[in-house]
Amino acid sequence: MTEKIQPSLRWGVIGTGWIATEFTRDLLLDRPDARASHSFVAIGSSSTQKGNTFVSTIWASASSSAPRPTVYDDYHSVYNDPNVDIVYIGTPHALHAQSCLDAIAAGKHVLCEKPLTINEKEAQTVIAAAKEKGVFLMEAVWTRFFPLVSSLHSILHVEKRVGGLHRLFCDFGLDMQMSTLSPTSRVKDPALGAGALLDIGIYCLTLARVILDGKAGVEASEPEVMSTMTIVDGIDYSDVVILSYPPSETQPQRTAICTATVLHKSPEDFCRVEGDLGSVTVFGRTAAAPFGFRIKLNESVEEEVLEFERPGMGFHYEADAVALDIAEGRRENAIMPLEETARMMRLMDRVRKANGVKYPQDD
Ligand SMILES: NC(=O)C1=CN([C@@H]2O[C@H](COP(=O)(O)OP(=O)(O)OC[C@H]3O[C@@H](n4cnc5c(N)ncnc54)[C@H](OP(=O)(O)O)[C@@H]3O)[C@@H](O)[C@H]2O)C=CC1
Ligand SMILES: O=C1OC[C@@H](O)[C@H](O)[C@H]1O
Repeated sequence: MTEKIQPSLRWGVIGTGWIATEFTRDLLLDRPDARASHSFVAIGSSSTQKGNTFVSTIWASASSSAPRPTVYDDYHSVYNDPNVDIVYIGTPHALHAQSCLDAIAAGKHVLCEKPLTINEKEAQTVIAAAKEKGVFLMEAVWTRFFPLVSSLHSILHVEKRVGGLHRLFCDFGLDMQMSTLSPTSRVKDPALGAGALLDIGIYCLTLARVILDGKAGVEASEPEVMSTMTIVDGIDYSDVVILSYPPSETQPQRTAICTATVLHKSPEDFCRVEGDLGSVTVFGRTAAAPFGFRIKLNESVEEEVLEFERPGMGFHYEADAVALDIAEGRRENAIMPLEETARMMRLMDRVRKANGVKYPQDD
C-alpha cells in the first residue's frame, strides 16, 4: 500500500504581534497527529528589527530542524516571494482588506485573521477578488475548527442529548485596561477597527450560529436581531446582541443572548445552552479558548464533563484544514465558507448601524 503524501504549506506571515506569534509557534510544534505540515518562509514586518526579534524568539524554542524564514521590512515582499504559498494576515482589522487584496493580486492563497474586514462591503470585494484570481481565502475563525466545537454540535444536533434547544447565553468579556492604553492601540483606535463587537463579540455570535443553527452553514435560517451598545470615544466598549431564530420544521424558536465587553473578564462558565431535556455549560478561558463543556440532564443530579486537550493554543486545527483544502483544489473551506463570513459581517454591520457605531470604511 502506498503511503498518502501529507499536504504541506509554505507560509508568509504579515504582522509580528500577538496573534502572529501564537499562530507561528503552534504550527511549528511537533504533532504526531498532524494532518498537514507547515513551514514559514517569509515574515513581513514594519521593521527588520521587529521581524528579526519575532523569528529569533519563536525559533529559539521551535524544533531545531525548522528552517528560518526570510525577514522583510515590508508586506509586499512577502506577497511577491515566489516561495510563499499562502499569506497569514495578523494585522489590525482596518488593514485586512487591503492586505488580502494585495496578497490575492500576487496570486497567493490567504488566511486572514478575524474579522475578515471592517464591513460586508469590503468582505464582498475581497471575496470577489479571490474568486476571480482562483486562490483560496478564509477568515481565521479558529474556534470553528476545535474538536470541542464539532463534538458539541454533534451532541446537540445529531445525538440531541438535551432535546430541542431554546436559549443560549454567551459572554466574552476581557478587562483590557482601556484607560491605560495608547490611543493608537488596535483595541482603542477606531481608525484601526477597534470595538468589542468586531474583536471579541464575533466569537459569541459564532458560537450562537454553530450551536443554535443545526446546519451552521450557508443554509442556516436568518435570525431577528435586537441590540444595544455602550459607546465610548466612538467605539463600542460593551454590546448586547439578541438573536431570535424562528421555529423551523425540526426546531422550536431559539434565542441567543450574546454579550461582549472590554471592561470585565467573563466567568469561566461563559456559555450556557438550554434545551427541553437539560442544559450544556461551556467553560474555558474565554469564548475564543473553550476548554470543555458539562452536560446536565433534567432527570439527573450528575453532570457529564467533557474536556478537550490541544497542543499549543490550537491554531493548527484551522491551518491543517486549510492545507487539506488547498491540496485538494478547494478555494474555500466548508466549516468557514465565504458566504458565512459575509453573513457574519452583514450581521455585525446591522448591529453597528442600529447603534451608531461607524468606521471610515462604512462611507
Ligand atoms: N484568533 C485569535 O484568537 C486572535 C485573533 N486576533 C486578531 O489578530 C489581529 C491582530 O491582533 P493582535 O495580534 O492582537 O495585534 P497586535 O497589535 O499584537 O499586532 C498587530 C501587528 O500588526 C502590525 N501592524 C501594522 N500596522 C499596524 C498599526 N497601525 N498598529 C498596530 N499594529 C500594526 C504590527 O506588526 P509589524 O510592526 O511587525 O508589521 C503589529 O505587531 C486582529 O485582527 C485580531 O482580531 C487577535 C488576538 C487573538
Ligand atoms: O480574537 C481575540 O481573542 C482573544 C482576545 O484577547 C483578542 O483581543 C481578540 O482579538
